[in-house]
Amino acid sequence: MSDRAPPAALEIDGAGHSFGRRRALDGLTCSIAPGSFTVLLGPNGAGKTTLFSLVSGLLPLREGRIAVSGFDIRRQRSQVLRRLGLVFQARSIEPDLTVAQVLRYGAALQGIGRRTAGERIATWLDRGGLADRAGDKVRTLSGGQQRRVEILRALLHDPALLLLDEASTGLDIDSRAALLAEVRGLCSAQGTAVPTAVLWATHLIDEIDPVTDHLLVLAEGRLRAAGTVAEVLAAAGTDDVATAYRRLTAPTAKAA
Ligand SMILES: Nc1ncnc2c1ncn2[C@@H]1O[C@H](COP(=O)(O)OP(=O)(O)OP(=O)(O)O)[C@@H](O)[C@H]1O
Repeated sequence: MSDRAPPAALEIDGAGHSFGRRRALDGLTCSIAPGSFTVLLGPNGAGKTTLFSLVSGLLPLREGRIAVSGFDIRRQRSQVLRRLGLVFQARSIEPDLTVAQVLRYGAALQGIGRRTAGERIATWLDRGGLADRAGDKVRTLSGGQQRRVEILRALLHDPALLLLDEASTGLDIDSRAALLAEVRGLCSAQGTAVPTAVLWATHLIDEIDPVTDHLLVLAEGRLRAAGTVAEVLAAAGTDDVATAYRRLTAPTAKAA
């Protein structure tokens, strides 16, 4: 039994969702390995946020199956939530709290005891380069630093899967690159039994690391390609990421 492969961090089988007559996600099947960094790439309206809302339970899953670390999101909701870290597009931290307060409340909501929380917060603040800002109010931080606080909060309970929806929105080009490098580094530095897999939703192709990342290319609610960057380029018949993105996300006749 012990040599059995660990379950996927995220397993999606035929997931779909409609808002009234609008089909937002259609027959999505894919899987994300533990500890991997996967870029969910797709233009506006592709269905990225809808997918995150289904995985996190903000929208009810009525079509298909989704499992996080082997736990079914419909039947094993609490096990799933314990293994999920979430950072949504809109800022979600109270500007008048201090960084330490934000993290302490986050830990409490995850049911982490005070002592363990204190240790983890100190470790993560250090890793996130924010140890000297612990006592500062969130409103005094830059946009990029506020985003890092949200990400650290989402990592406090060592989730198996961290979902980040357009986390770099509003950041300048250098801050975006720094944030991405940090998220990649923070997760690989964990040393936990189950390494955190990251699903990073974006419409920006320059956020892809062509060597290490996996890609899910989504358009009009459908998965258009999946795999390593090399595999996706091969599927698109080009060696240029921008060309591949344009080809793979081109509107179908129906939508054009
Ligand atoms: N609450 C809603 N009610 C109706 N339609 C919705 C709702 N939320 C999303 N949609 C539609 O579902 C489709 C997918 O939207 P979604 O927000 O998932 O895309 P996205 O890839 O996250 O886009 P963006 O990059 O612009 O955030 C779009 O056509 C959108 O208009």
